[in-house]
Amino acid sequence: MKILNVDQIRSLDQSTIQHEPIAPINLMERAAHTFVEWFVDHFPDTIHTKIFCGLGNNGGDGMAIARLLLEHQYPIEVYVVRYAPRESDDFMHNHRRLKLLLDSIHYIESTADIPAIRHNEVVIDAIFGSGLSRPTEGIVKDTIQAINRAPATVVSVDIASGLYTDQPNEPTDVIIEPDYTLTFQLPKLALVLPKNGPYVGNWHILDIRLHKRFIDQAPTSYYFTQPSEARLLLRKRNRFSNKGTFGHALLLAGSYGKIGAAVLSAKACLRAGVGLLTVQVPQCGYTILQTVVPEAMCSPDRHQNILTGIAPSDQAGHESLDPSDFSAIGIGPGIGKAPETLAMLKGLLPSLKKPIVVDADALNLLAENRELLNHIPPSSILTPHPKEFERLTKKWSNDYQKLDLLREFAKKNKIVVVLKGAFSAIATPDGDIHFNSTGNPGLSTGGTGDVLTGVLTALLAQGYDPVEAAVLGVYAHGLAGDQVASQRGSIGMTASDVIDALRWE
Ligand SMILES: NC(=O)C1=CN([C@@H]2O[C@H](COP(=O)(O)OP(=O)(O)OC[C@H]3O[C@@H](n4cnc5c(N)ncnc54)[C@H](OP(=O)(O)O)[C@@H]3O)[C@@H](O)[C@H]2O)[C@H](O)CC1
Ligand SMILES: [K+]
Repeated sequence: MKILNVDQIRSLDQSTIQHEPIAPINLMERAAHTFVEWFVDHFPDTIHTKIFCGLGNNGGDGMAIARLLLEHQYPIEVYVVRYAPRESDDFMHNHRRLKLLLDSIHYIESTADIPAIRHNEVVIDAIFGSGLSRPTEGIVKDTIQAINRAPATVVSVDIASGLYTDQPNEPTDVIIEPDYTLTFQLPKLALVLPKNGPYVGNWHILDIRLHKRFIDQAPTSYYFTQPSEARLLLRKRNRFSNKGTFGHALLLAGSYGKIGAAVLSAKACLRAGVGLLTVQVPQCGYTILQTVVPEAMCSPDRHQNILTGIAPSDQAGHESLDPSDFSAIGIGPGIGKAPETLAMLKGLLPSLKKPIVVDADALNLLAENRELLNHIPPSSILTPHPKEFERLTKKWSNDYQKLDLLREFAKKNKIVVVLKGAFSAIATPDGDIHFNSTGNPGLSTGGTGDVLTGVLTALLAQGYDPVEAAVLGVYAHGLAGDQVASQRGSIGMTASDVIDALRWE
């Protein structure tokens, strides 16, 4: 699903009005209806609801919502924040209609007009939507602060009032802090950025049937992965397949005290459908791996405690591993940053031809030896969390700058970068960014990154295109986390739970 910018959303509105065709006021009515449908599903019709409206079309939505909630017999109060002398046409229209039904509409011109808001009430925030053009000030700011101080549940229409749709806010900006945001038709960039968490709450998309062809043709570099899109990426399996069909992956993982990382990656790799798996671990991990992941072959490093090279020691009596024998390689979980491990990376990278997965300490080694980035095979997948990404690039001052850095880094190095976090951002070598839609805070626990590395390595090994592997793998990993959260809650979720919950259907 595309994420469009404010100008495109405005044009989309116009295009819908022209091509459907539909009168603007009816489009507003449709938006209000979809909002109310959601609202009725979530709040009983006994709940006291205060609707705060601005004077533009977001306020117009609020007026229409108020009328529809009245029809559903909700006890409502409507407050218009009079911050300017002008109102939009559609606001005025809905204002007139509401006045015919409601004895009194309240107007907020000074702080004395701001009502007390109780905990067992719901506030609908329809002050500003995508038309926000400057920071909130004066009576709007006072009203927003009062709403934020109140213990009520807050639902924002389209976007929280005061939050820009696609540009950074200043830290001093006063913005509604909603529990829910119900946004129309398409996700907005502001809704997926970590710093905006307090100004977004749980957000949902309301389909108001805007002009589909316009959306299909609109250029964008931002996407939000919908369940149906992820499912389409999943390849069907041929009944006449054998384990060779699904590739042979190699994982280079683990060091003394961190063999668990190798185990988690290996198990996840198998659960993500790889045909064959070899794991190279330091010798201290050999027995562990052979015991707890019997499905994997284990190649012991010549070193007892760290990884030093892809060929195992002759004394161990194993054949040398040839990187070109593997359909995909994943490097990094738990490997540490020993000089010998760095030397292994330096020796290995230039010899690789196929895309690999690079995670954890392998990323930190890259950050400390940036010339190695030149040897990462094109279309490889790097999976940094924000701190690792900062080490690879530089500090950013806001989430929008971070996205620019991410895009540039992926393009310059011709790689796929999965920036992990809520709504993980996947940057492609072409400069697109796909935001993931699954996952929850329970995934912020040790080992889930190792699981992701295993999953991505398995998908590469099965021949998935690297961008598709990243989008699908990150989606499935988050979905597994959501599955665990729905069964046993997100607190106490472990990486092993996530592996068990991986599903490919
Ligand atoms: N696109 C859709 O899918 C639909 C959207 N709808 C709703 O419409 C709003 C957008 O409405 P719009 O009238 O464009 O903008 P707002 O209601 O957000 O803002 C109204 C005007 O307020 C002025 N403004 C902006 N920032 C401030 C501020 N900080 N202080 C005071 N005034 C401000 C601004 O006018 P200026 O000329 O002064 O810049 C705004 O125009 C969208 O979010 C949806 O809720 C439709 O109802 C359905 C389809
Ligand atoms: K709003």
